[in-house]
Amino acid sequence: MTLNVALIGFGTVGSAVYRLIHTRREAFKKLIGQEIRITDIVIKDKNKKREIDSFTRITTQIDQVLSNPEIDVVIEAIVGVEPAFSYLSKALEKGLPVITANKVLFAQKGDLLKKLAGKNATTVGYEATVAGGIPIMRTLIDLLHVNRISKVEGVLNGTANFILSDMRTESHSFEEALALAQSLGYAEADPSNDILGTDAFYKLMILCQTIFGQTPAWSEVPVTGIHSISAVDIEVEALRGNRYKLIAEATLNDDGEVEASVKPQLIDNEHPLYGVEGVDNAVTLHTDLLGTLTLKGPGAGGNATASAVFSDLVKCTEFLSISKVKAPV
Ligand SMILES: NC(=O)C1=CN([C@@H]2O[C@H](COP(=O)(O)OP(=O)(O)OC[C@H]3O[C@@H](n4cnc5c(N)ncnc54)[C@H](OP(=O)(O)O)[C@@H]3O)[C@@H](O)[C@H]2O)C=CC1
Ligand SMILES: N[C@@H](CC=O)C(=O)O
Repeated sequence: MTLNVALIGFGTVGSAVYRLIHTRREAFKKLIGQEIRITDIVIKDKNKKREIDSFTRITTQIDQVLSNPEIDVVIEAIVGVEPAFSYLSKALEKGLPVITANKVLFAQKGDLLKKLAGKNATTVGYEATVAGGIPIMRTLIDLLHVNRISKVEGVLNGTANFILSDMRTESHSFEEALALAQSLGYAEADPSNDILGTDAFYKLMILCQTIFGQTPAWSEVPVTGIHSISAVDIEVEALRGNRYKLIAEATLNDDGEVEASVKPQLIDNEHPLYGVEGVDNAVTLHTDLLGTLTLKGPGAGGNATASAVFSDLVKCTEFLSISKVKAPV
């Protein structure tokens, strides 16, 4: 039996997912008991050169792909709300499980996608939308069975953290550090969201929705990026033992409302996020039973994100086998 996957997007994330599936094919077969095949890849520019097997169709036509009855799962890694939302809605309406790495989409339309999935007896995976390779979503789902979480805080943007670390440790300029983050596949094609704090904001909103079942009014959340921190600020503070970190945090207040912010903070070595360096992200959860729990790891880049996408794919195969067993004969 083969699990047929349609992949939307073949940039940093899409191509890393493709490579991961190829290079670990045998291991995956043992793990999930099925061959995995990427049958179709949907892209924007048909003229770009790509290294893809001859049996994989490359197309700009989503409808052609979704009309193939052999497709089992759709993985999406493109940028922005549209056309991603329309593509995934169509897939869900056909009862196909979908997996997305697209946080801009998921922060804005995640609830709608989840409802659509429920209505069509299927599922949506979004592990890769927050904190890259850190398995934060599945950890949260497990924790929330029994714990109450009152606060979440973290470093949620790999590019911003990489730039701040690189400027401090390598004495690179902001522009040099950003160019490096782009060449390593950490920054978005348009890096404004990374630098202005918007990317961390979207991830924080996904966390709030998952943890608290609500988000604050978006327009009331103060969001400040790292653009106003100079090389001199970083150097002077480093000599004092302090580091700048772009910290996103959200707290459930006594009135049951969520208060959130994204802003650079100057922290010393007593702070739990002080040691989060380079492309790493970290998420600290304040819980009633466990106390404080921090997860830390690579927050951006092809391999880290492909790892998160793949964990959703494995979950998806579990879902598919259960739903097949349960399906009426
Ligand atoms: N890079 C990272 O570390 C991480 C990224 N993400 C998210 O994953 C998603 C993909 O990121 P990334 O791979 O870095 O982005 P890239 O810019 O590297 O790649 C984007 C891909 O999307 C394709 N694309 C764009 N528009 C369309 C369209 N209308 N129809 C079909 N395909 C389209 C592009 O096609 P073409 O090749 O033809 O130009 C390209 O293959 C984004 O939402 C990003 O926020 C999430 C976690 C980490
Ligand atoms: N550009 C993002 C990629 C992952 O979400 C980041 O740097 O964190």
